[in-house]
Amino acid sequence: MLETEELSKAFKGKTVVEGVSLYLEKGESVGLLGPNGAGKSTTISMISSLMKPTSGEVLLHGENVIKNPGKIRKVLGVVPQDIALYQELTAYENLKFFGRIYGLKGQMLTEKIKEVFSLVGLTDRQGDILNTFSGGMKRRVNIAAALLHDPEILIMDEPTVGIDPQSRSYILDMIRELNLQKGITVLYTSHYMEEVERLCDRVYIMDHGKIISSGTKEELKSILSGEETILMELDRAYPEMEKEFQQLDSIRQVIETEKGLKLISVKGSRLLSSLFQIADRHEAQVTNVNIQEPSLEDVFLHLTGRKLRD
Ligand SMILES: Nc1ncnc2c1ncn2[C@@H]1O[C@H](COP(=O)(O)OP(=O)(O)OP(=O)(O)O)[C@@H](O)[C@H]1O
Repeated sequence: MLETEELSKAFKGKTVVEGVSLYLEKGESVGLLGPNGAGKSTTISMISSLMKPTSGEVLLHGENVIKNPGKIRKVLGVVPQDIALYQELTAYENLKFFGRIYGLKGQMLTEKIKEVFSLVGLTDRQGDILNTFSGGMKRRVNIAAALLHDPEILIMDEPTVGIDPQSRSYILDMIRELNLQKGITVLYTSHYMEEVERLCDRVYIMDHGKIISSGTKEELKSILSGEETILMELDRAYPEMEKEFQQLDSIRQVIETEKGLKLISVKGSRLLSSLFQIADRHEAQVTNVNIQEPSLEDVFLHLTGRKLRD
């Protein structure tokens, strides 16, 4: 229903989005995953007609909407990264304001506000002044505002950044419900791969302004189907041991983590006994070992040689 063709954006001659082609089918939940600065916000600003592309097209049901943004604004609900609400007004007054911008009024507006507050779980708090809300609750009001005009597609720009884990979980469940129960198509940008794994059916991985890979989660993970991830927890860092691990043929990558090491290795290579022998030699205290299937984070690491976040 919505697609972009070779979308690009340059600021003062510097290209920050280059040749981005993506599509959304009705009812899908699609993730746009990439590190800070990858170009996700710029891409969705162009899709939602808030920014003009340098080149490329945005098509809604096959029709170019760059010159006719009214059409796309009608079907899109956009939740920006920054909270765009009036702090001195109540949550209800905020939604009334946004509803009027969408052309809603009277009974229709009252009913819509009631419905969206219930969807975001804030019915009890709608009469409270916004600056008494937590960051997570403000985010939920922001999402409610984007839902007022019954959008077919909800585009969200990292809606869980900077909020507490409980609100984050609430928001993720809520978005999944909007997608599955209400059939709203979702485009969700994030640099948290766990969120995208939990929420999205299909994923575009973006880095340095370009889509570097795309597919269903399973398709992306199959890039690493011949590999597995070994998580080795240690009591402290052992740089010499790490170097030795790196030299093993069946080890593709060694990454330091908070608790120890993450080793990407060839699947089924009887590696563990060698690892333990090396650890013994370095008198390293291995406190836990865990073998995992690859995650989207590992796919990103494999494609770029870098972690999604520092
Ligand atoms: N108005 C602008 N003028 C100049 N450069 C810009 C502008 N907007 C964005 N950029 C640059 O474009 C690049 C992509 O930024 P963008 O915000 O799209 O990335 P992002 O993937 O959404 O990252 P984040 O998660 O940090 O928002 C960055 O290097 C940013 O500095």
